[in-house]
Amino acid sequence: MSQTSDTPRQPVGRLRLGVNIDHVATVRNARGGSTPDPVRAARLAESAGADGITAHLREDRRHISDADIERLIAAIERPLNFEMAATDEMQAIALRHRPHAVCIVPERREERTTEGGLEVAADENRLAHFIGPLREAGCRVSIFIAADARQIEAAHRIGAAVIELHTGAYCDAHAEGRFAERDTELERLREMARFAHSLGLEVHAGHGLTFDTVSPVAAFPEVVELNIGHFLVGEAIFTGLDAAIRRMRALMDQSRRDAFGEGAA
Ligand SMILES: CC(=O)[C@@H](O)[C@H](O)COP(=O)(O)O
Ligand SMILES: NCC(=O)COP(=O)(O)O
Repeated sequence: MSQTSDTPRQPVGRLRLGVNIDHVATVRNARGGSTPDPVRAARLAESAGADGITAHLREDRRHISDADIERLIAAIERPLNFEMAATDEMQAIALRHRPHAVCIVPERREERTTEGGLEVAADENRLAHFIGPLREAGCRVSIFIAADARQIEAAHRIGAAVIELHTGAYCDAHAEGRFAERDTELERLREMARFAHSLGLEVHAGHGLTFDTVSPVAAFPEVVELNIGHFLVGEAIFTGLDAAIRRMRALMDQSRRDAFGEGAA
């Protein structure tokens, strides 16, 4: 049953933190060899308070490798959120491993990072067929998407359980001091989180989040999970990964408590 914006809210719960360990593999791959090991980072993230591990197996294998995915599945105790492009090759890999969650992301070979959300509205039929087997295999299918009502409606129509809102534009505007734009982006994220929730979608968010940008997003009542990686791995150079994750976790919990009271963290 789809909900309307007048539907009474459930009590707001603790926000889950998914730690993305791709960027550990980026450092490893810069030299070749086996260190630093993203699987070791994933185990450490779990002990520092991560509720799940996110890994993006890019088609060009620029960071995470097929072997990393095999090792992660064997080693981690928390759910794996497997990010991948909507290709036959990736679908076969996901169906072999059956991770807890599969997040479908757009990929462009020449991009430096995931620049935008998936174009769902223009590719609805193909994507509906594409995610069918993943759903049947028991994976929770998430769509990495811009804060755009048209794309959210399309994600809902194709049968996704979850959307993850791309927070990159908000974070970039903050980092570059474009504060009016940042606030506009934040407002867009807030409205679209509310809209997606009203359709019955589970709402996640991530990309580019930092200690400075996480709190307002953590205070959206509809958002139940944040996926964060690049900043944490960078911060780990200065303070260690354990401390970086614990601080991020504490900021998320504090934001939730400030907005909704003690029970929300
Ligand atoms: C989809 C997403 O936001 C993450 O997977 C992130 O993109 C990983 O980092 P790269 O973009 O550097 O692959
Ligand atoms: N899906 C977003 C993600 O996993 C983390 O993105 P980032 O913090 O590495 O930019």
